[in-house]
Amino acid sequence: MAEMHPDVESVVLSEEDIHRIVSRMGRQISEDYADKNPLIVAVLRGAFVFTADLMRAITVPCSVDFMAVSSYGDGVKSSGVVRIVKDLDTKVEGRHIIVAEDILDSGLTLSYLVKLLQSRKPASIEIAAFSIKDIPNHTPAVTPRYVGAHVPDAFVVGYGLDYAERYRNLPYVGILKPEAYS
Ligand SMILES: O=P(O)(O)OC[C@H]1O[C@H](OP(=O)(O)OP(=O)(O)O)[C@H](O)[C@@H]1O
Ligand code: HPA
Repeated sequence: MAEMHPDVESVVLSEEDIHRIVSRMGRQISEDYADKNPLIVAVLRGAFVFTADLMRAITVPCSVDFMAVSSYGDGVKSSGVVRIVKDLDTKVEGRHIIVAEDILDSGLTLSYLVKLLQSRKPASIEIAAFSIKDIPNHTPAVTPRYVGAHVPDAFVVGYGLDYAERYRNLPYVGILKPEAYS
C-alpha cells in the first residue's frame, strides 16, 4: 500500500479499490459496446489516469481522443465558466461516444460537454465517471451511465485529481487537508 502524503487527511479510495472499480467499469462497457467501436473522450487533464486504466480494462475495440477543458482554474471552487482548451481531433458524427471523467462535482463541466458533443450528432453519448461527489441537496444535471464510486463532499486529490496541478500522481484518492490549500 502506498504511503500517505503528508497533505492528505485520509484515503477515500485505495489503489486496490481503484483497481476493482475500474475493472468493473471496463467489464460493463465491454458488454454494452461489443460491436460499437466506441470513442472514449477523455476530459483532460484530470481524467488521463482513469482513462488509461479504463481503456486497458475494456476488451472490445475502442479508440480514444482528448478534450481539455478547465472550470476550476487553480482553485477548489468551480469558476462557473467551462473553457475549451483543446478540442477533439476526431469527427464524432455517427460515433458512439463515452465521455470519461475523473470526478462529477457540480456537474457543470459534464453538462456543458455533453451538450457540446450532442450538437455534433454522435450515434450515442454516455458518461463514465470514475467518481461522483455526494453533495447534500444537490442533483447533478447529468446522469452518468457508468459510475465508479461516490466520494464525500470534500476536496479530494490523487488518481489524476489535482489541487493547483499537484497530487495528480498519487495512486489513491484522498481528502486534502484544508491547511494545504488555505
Ligand atoms: O463537476 P464539476 O464541478 O464541473 O467538476 C469536475 C471537473 O473539475 C475538474 O477539472 P478542472 O477544471 O479542475 O481541470 P483539470 O481536469 O485540468 O484538473 C475535474 O477534472 C472535472 O473535469
Ligand atoms: O474535489 C475535487 N478535487 C479535484 N478536482 C476537482 N474538481 C472538482 N472537484 C474536485
